[in-house]
Amino acid sequence: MRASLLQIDVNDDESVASRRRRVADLVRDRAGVDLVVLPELWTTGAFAYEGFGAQAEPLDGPTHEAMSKAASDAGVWLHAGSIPERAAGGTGSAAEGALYNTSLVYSPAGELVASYRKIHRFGFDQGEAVLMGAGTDLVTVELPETVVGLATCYDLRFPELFRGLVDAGAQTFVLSAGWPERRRSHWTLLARARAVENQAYVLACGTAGTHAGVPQAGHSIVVDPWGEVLAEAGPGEEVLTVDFDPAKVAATREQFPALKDRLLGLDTPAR
Ligand SMILES: O=C(O)CCC(=O)C(=O)O
Repeated sequence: MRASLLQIDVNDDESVASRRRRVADLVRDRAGVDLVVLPELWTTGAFAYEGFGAQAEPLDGPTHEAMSKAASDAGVWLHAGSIPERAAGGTGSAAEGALYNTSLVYSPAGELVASYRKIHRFGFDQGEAVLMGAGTDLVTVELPETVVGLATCYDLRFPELFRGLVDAGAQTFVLSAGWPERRRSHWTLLARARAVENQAYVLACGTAGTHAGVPQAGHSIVVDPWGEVLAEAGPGEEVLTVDFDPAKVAATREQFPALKDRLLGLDTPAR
């Protein structure tokens, strides 16, 4: 399977509309790969809190339009990163107008097949943590070759979320992020830890550049189920393309069956 992680430079000088057009073209350029992954809140910037309300959009808003078309033009599965979602009334438990940090996944036909509202909001009672609502549902998506579990940025610090995704069948974690440079060592360490402890692939796509005064880590990373780094980006905007073998998840779980030795919190055995 071939995946491309688009590590987008998100800075304050480019308008959201211009970035949206630019990113759609970058997705279209990836025709031929199986899966394209974008970062967290690449329209506004993950730390541009003032923009969340102004740029928030419904699930059928302008980013959906652009990403649905880009996915079908390229004929790829597209994890379109996340948007500041303004909930329509009656969507699950959401109050009308509530904001969420919501990831979108498209099929090669451009159909929105899954959305995931970030569960762990970042900010310690400030920023995202007060502006956005918390998601409640784990989300997996069945691709032809692997079952993908979705997570967003700060979620990476919460191993129980990933274990829950494994119990739901996940073999590959796709995480979009806007991770700050200041804590880059945590990013790499935690991505490898989530891969090793769950014997799963981790595809983690962050942003480059500086927005709202916060330099971004870049260094998007792909880790295999044994914890080996298959590919890692540098600090700037970059397309990180990697080939990986989804069958290695089952093989690793078979050869080193640590997941079968779980004693706590086990509902269903991992695949
Ligand atoms: O956990 C971290 O260090 C970064 C998290 C973050 O920036 C986010 O979730 O937006």
